[in-house]
Amino acid sequence: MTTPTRIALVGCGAIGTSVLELLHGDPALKVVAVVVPADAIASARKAAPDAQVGSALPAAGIDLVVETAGHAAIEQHVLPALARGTPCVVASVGALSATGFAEKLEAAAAAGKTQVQLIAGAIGAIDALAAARIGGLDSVRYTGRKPPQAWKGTPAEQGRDLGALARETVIFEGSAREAALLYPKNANVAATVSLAGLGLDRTMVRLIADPATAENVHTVEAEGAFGSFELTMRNKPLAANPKTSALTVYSAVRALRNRVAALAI
Ligand SMILES: NC(=O)C1=CN([C@@H]2O[C@H](COP(=O)(O)OP(=O)(O)OC[C@H]3O[C@@H](n4cnc5c(N)ncnc54)[C@H](O)[C@@H]3O)[C@@H](O)[C@H]2O)C=CC1
Ligand SMILES: O=C([O-])CC(=O)C(=O)O
Repeated sequence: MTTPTRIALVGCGAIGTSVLELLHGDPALKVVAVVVPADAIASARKAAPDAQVGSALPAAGIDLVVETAGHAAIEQHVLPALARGTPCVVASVGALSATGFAEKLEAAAAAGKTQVQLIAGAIGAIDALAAARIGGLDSVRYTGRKPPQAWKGTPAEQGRDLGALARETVIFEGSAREAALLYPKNANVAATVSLAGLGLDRTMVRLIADPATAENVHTVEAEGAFGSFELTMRNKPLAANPKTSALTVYSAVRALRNRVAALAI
């Protein structure tokens, strides 16, 4: 029998808990450690009774770190893990929108002679977009549309009552960099699309609160030497967090399975 890849899961909320459920019993992928802030340790122990749960990554015995926690966790846990030589899979791609942070992440991975993998998360066609970039892209536009409640606790609340919106309302228009910085829990996709395509400053983003939708709807329109495409995803949000699409969980699990599969797709 082959020994399983020993995973440390950073973050154990809506995504992390679902990832744990999907990996349960997997002979090739075993979550041996869970890292959360001190006030979340008790609930993480319930979700991962067989794992070592704490506020810091174990010093040894980890083959792969998977981040499903939020932007701050990249600085706190992913950067040091990479520098130590542990490969990392990252969901909070929007963290790379902070000036110089992508370079910092790359430098840590290079120093550790390892790799950081950014998952596609809630969006598709990242393969097509990244391939199209090689031929040259002219424009990439991303629109994120979510129900008003998904924008609670964000700058979208300033000057408006989200609960009282009668019609769709554009809450942000600007670059992917600004979107990802202003909406760290809602615009990771904007950062992912831009990193695969035209970059954080040239990718145009619109974010919309729409009382007529119950889904997280992501649209990408890209044009370039390859031709053009329009993609619309109508994602179901996770019950545990309306900001987050269920597809993000499946994308993380796919990335993990691909790391150990004999045939990866
Ligand atoms: N790439 C993508 O398409 C998407 C990415 N995301 C990212 O995933 C993150 C997690 O999403 P959810 O699970 O829905 O959020 P959540 O709020 O349900 O869970 C977050 C978890 O991380 C823990 N946490 C917070 N700060 C931490 C830190 N510094 N170190 C370790 N653990 C920490 C919390 O205690 C909690 O267990 C989001 O903040 C967002 O950055 C979310 C949706 C889509
Ligand atoms: O899960 C989603 O639909 C997208 C999301 O929150 C993000 O881009 O951060």
